[in-house]
Amino acid sequence: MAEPLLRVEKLVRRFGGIIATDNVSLDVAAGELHAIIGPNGAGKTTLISQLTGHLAPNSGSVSLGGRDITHLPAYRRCALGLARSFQITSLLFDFTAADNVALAAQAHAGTSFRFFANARKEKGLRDAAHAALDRVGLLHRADVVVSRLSHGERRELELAVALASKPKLLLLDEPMAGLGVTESQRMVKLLQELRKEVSIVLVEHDMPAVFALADRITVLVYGRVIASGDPAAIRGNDDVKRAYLGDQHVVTHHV
Ligand SMILES: Nc1ncnc2c1ncn2[C@@H]1O[C@H](COP(=O)(O)OP(=O)(O)OP(=O)(O)O)[C@@H](O)[C@H]1O
Repeated sequence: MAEPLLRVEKLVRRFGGIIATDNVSLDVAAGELHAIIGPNGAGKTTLISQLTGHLAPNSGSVSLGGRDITHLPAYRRCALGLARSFQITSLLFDFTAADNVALAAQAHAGTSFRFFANARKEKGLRDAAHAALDRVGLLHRADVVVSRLSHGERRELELAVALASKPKLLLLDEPMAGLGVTESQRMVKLLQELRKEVSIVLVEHDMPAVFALADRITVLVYGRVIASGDPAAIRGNDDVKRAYLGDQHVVTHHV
């Protein structure tokens, strides 16, 4: 079998008496969209933070493309092709959409020690920013300052910022959070396009979106993997129904 793009083995992370990640193992194949679901406090964000390198595990390992990255800092993982969609709070509100992406492209190109004013002028960075904005459908808003963008547009901009580092694997932590019905449908369509080019780990509470998008779903409860499989298997899994999905209306109205 081909080497998975991401392999997580027996990962453990404790906070005092709480085991937020309890012996978690999972694989993400190249080209896969792998969703991680679970109730509040199940340990999804803690897991993502250990994948990005923002949080160290107590034990276990993470490898990317066969390389052990467990002890690499976040910036080295980013250089190897791992990107997390930044939260809206990390966007620079007084800068334009294009400036925000150019800054991320500049950081990835390793020129972050130069003045940002150069990123605006440098054709290579501007072109890279425009290409990333185009991929998320925001090119027409390139010159609008972030404070004037809608919430949905800011979410799309976060994706463009993440794409600026040309990732192999994109980690998305609740991209639908706070979006209205129309905006989340747009986000699902956008992710359906992006997944053709980049592997994705998606943490999301919007079950219709998850079931419309995922190739595989891993279910966490109290830090533990209780099930992992394709959407049909997860929908039919009694443990998952009991622990999480319950009688949530799991339909696929996103098409
Ligand atoms: N920095 C921290 N210090 C102490 N406890 C923490 C810390 N971060 C997370 N926890 C605890 O670890 C557990 C998992 O939290 P985590 O935020 O990873 O869950 P989650 O599945 O992402 O939840 P949600 O769906 O609400 O975002 C929770 O019990 C939480 O209170």
